[in-house]
Amino acid sequence: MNSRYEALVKIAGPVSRETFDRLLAFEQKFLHWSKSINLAAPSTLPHIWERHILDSSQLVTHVKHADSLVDIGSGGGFPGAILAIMLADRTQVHLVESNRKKASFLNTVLHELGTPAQVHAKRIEDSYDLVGRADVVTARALAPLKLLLELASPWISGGASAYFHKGRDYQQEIAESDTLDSYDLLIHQDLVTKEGVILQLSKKQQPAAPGGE
Ligand SMILES: C[S@@+](CC[C@H](N)C(=O)[O-])C[C@H]1O[C@@H](n2cnc3c(N)ncnc32)[C@H](O)[C@@H]1O
Repeated sequence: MNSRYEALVKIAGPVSRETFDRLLAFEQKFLHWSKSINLAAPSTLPHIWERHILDSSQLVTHVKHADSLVDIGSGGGFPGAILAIMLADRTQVHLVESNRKKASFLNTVLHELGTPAQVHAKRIEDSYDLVGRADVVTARALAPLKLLLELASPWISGGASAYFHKGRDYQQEIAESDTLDSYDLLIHQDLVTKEGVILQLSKKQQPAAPGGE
């Protein structure tokens, strides 16, 4: 075992050798495909493990009990493909990505790794019926919080908890989200960047009507 493995376990909890090997293989395939398609900002390519894979893996401790998870605007697979690899034997993972080349990368590479995720090469707005209900919805670097809540609304209204990676300006995004009153919000420190946060949101329960069952 090496320092990468130790860092992963520290962030995400117990990880099997097979899962670790799959994450290393994903990194290699990501770098290979990045020569021909734009999967991530070029400046981040030398730091994929920390900036993208480790950063995605920190959600595992929050979502490991979910039966179903949808990652929207998955891009090159963060956090969705990493969660699909790490939760392969317990969670049905859907990835929604409208860019056909990126969706093709995700589909091909996850298939090669034997990871049973469903990739939808669709706009999020056109994927609600395809995906169906989910226990968890995730998104990273997709949109400001106000728009994210609109995009994820069908899943959150159906009972999903949302986990959104946000940068250091998250408080401004919270202030600009005028529908936040109807959500319960928890703020977790981002264990990898230390500057950002993970916002956990779920729909507030309506109080039972007086005299109701
Ligand atoms: C900035 S990238 C972030 C990708 C990834 N989540 C990450 O953190 O590296 C945003 C991705 O969302 C996709 N996207 C944006 N709007 C979308 C929409 N309405 N439906 C589906 N995908 C969308 C884009 O094609 C792009 O790949």
